[in-house]
Amino acid sequence: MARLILHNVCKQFSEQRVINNLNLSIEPGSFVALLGPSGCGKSTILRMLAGFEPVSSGEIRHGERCLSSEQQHVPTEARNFGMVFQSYALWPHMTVAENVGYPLKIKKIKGVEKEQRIKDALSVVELEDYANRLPSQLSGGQRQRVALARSLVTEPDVVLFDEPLANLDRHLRATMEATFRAFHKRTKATIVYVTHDQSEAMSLADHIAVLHKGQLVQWATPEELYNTPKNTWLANFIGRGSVLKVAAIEPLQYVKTDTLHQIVQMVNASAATSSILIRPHDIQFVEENVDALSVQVRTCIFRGERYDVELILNDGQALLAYSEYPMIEGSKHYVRLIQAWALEEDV
Ligand SMILES: Nc1ncnc2c1ncn2[C@@H]1O[C@H](COP(=O)(O)OP(=O)(O)OP(=O)(O)O)[C@@H](O)[C@H]1O
Repeated sequence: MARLILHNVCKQFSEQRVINNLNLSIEPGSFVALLGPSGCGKSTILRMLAGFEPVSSGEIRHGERCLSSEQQHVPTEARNFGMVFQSYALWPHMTVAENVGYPLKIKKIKGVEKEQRIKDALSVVELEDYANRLPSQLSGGQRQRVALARSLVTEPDVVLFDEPLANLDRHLRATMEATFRAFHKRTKATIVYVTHDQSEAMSLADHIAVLHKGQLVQWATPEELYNTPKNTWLANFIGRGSVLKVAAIEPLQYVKTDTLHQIVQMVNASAATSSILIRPHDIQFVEENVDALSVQVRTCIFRGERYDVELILNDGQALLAYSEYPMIEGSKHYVRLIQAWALEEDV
């Protein structure tokens, strides 16, 4: 199995540059998510990997093999990549088995081998008993599983997913996430998965590329992204928490309680040149004491397992905290901040 490499990849549509100098090195067998808001360029990257779009400059390599550059373009059918789209793209007049076997027909794989591969692929997605049904006789989740089975029947090294859960309801999405996890474990294929849903990316991928306006903002594990986001845009995009303006502080470091309280309290408009991220679970409610920060409750919302409490600091900035108990709006309290992460400013 080979590494998938994007080296200085740029993509331009007439005057508009939509991907800017993208560099990624994707380990064989890893599950990678391309995550970002609508229009950031995720699908364009996937389409270039699939071979539907040439690169404008730079290079895409699979191991030693150049798939795409200004001089060269290996067509889609010669890449042996599996693909799963949001719309399933099944043939309505073909049975499940015929749909799954379609890529084998193109590759001229016939007879017993064809039958065995279809059977194996259907067994991975637990649809062996549905082989003779038509797509119209299946639920949305089952159709997506047929599309999954079809993507792996040719035993590809790489499978590309373009928002495959976008058309499914919330309950089915959770079930399908489990199917994708099992699929990845069983096939050991490299997966590149496009989504704008951060919780989907965080729960499935072992590495995430976060994109914003065609630019790679951070390439990291889900834990790294959550704990140490690079800049204020990313901190607002990933997970829940509060980005506070504070006095100047060196970015990309943790700030612990004593220093943290100092810089939060020192704020005045001219000194506030840096930003920090405080996650709700790093805020503790405490008894009044000289080291604590005083806050006022602005809102308190019941969320089932806890309450979301919006607190206001003395300088008027808002802080999201969690509480096991309801808190009265307008009431005054004291908090201890355990830690914060210092952010780079957006460019
Ligand atoms: N064929 C094309 N011609 C011109 N512009 C295009 C073309 N395809 C995409 N774009 C532009 O490239 C940018 C990135 O589009 P892309 O579809 O890759 O974004 P995305 O992150 O996948 O968005 P979404 O989540 O909404 O699907 C957008 O500004 C889009 O308008």
